Amino acid sequence: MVLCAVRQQLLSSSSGCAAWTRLLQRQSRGCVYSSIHGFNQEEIKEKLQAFPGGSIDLLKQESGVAVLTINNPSRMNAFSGSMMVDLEERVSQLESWTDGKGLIVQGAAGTFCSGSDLNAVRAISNPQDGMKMCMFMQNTLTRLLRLPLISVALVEGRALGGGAELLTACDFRLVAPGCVIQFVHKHMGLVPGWGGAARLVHIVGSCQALKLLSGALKVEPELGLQIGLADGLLEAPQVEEGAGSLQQQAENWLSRFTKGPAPVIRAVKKVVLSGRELPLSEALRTEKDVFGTVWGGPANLQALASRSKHK
Ligand SMILES: CCCC(=O)SCCNC(=O)CCNC(=O)[C@H](O)C(C)(C)COP(=O)(O)OP(=O)(O)OC[C@H]1O[C@@H](n2cnc3c(N)ncnc32)[C@H](O)[C@@H]1OP(=O)(O)O
Repeated sequence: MVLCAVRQQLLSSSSGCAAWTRLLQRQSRGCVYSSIHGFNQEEIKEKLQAFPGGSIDLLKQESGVAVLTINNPSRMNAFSGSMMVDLEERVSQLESWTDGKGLIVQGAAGTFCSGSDLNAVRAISNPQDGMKMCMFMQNTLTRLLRLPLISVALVEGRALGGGAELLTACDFRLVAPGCVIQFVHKHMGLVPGWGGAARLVHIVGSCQALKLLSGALKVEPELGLQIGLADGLLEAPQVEEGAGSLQQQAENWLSRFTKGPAPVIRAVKKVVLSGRELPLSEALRTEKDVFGTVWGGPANLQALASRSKHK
């Protein structure tokens, strides 16, 4: 059933019929947990809204690259309950952004994210509420990773606990000088619960993941690059905004992967996603279906007409 939902999500944005697309998107929402797992999204949203503070800001740019900003600087961009709800809503907006190609996830004011807001954590420390928050965040971060956009986390300052988990829900990670990624969960008497452990194993392998989690190791840029948690090192920014800023450097880095027509870039992400998540025969069938959406399409016909050479 879960695999079915993944496949439907992969295909949904290429369907010509808007109603069918909406239906598929609705089905795929919360594809890890739904009512059959005792998960009631509206109930948990209401509970989370009782812990306000900060925001998750989304800027969709004409270039097809959106910027998602974790914004709660007075708490080092910790996730309040209302920010968890905000994030789910921003992911929904990105799911229906059919012109999108890329996404940058960053923190406000020079740091990435210090994890869950510890005030909210203390208030919902009973197991039932903890489970609900965990399922809610797993659903949201799974949907974030499955967006048909090429996503990159721009990691500056600290990425702790849930903040470290968040950056594993992007396709790539770019690190700024001096940043620290740390799965501090062990020090909190916890393990990751937002899907960060499962994704970390996929990114760095089980040996390195075990070291990072059991040692609560501080990952600085050099170690991040060495173990494959980081995909690139940014230069110290000359200015806060504009040319030379970290965001501009991240956009430049991403541009080589998002260059080209949106349907082709989105199709690339879909076939990689299906290869990553589905059993081989299912992934092959999905690849065939996605191939069918670009074969004979405008970009394909234009390339054939221009008799392009790949020197
Ligand atoms: C499944 C999810 C698991 C989780 O995410 S559990 C949460 C894991 N995160 C943490 O434990 C982070 C705890 N915070 C820290 O270690 C330090 O604050 C940190 C981030 C290294 C920054 O240290 P400093 O630069 O010295 O700054 P500071 O401590 O004075 O912090 C500035 C203000 O931010 C607040 N803050 C930082 N992280 C927070 C958090 N996660 N929840 C709630 N508030 C948080 C901190 O309390 C301080 O506030 P205030 O100025 O004292 O009012």
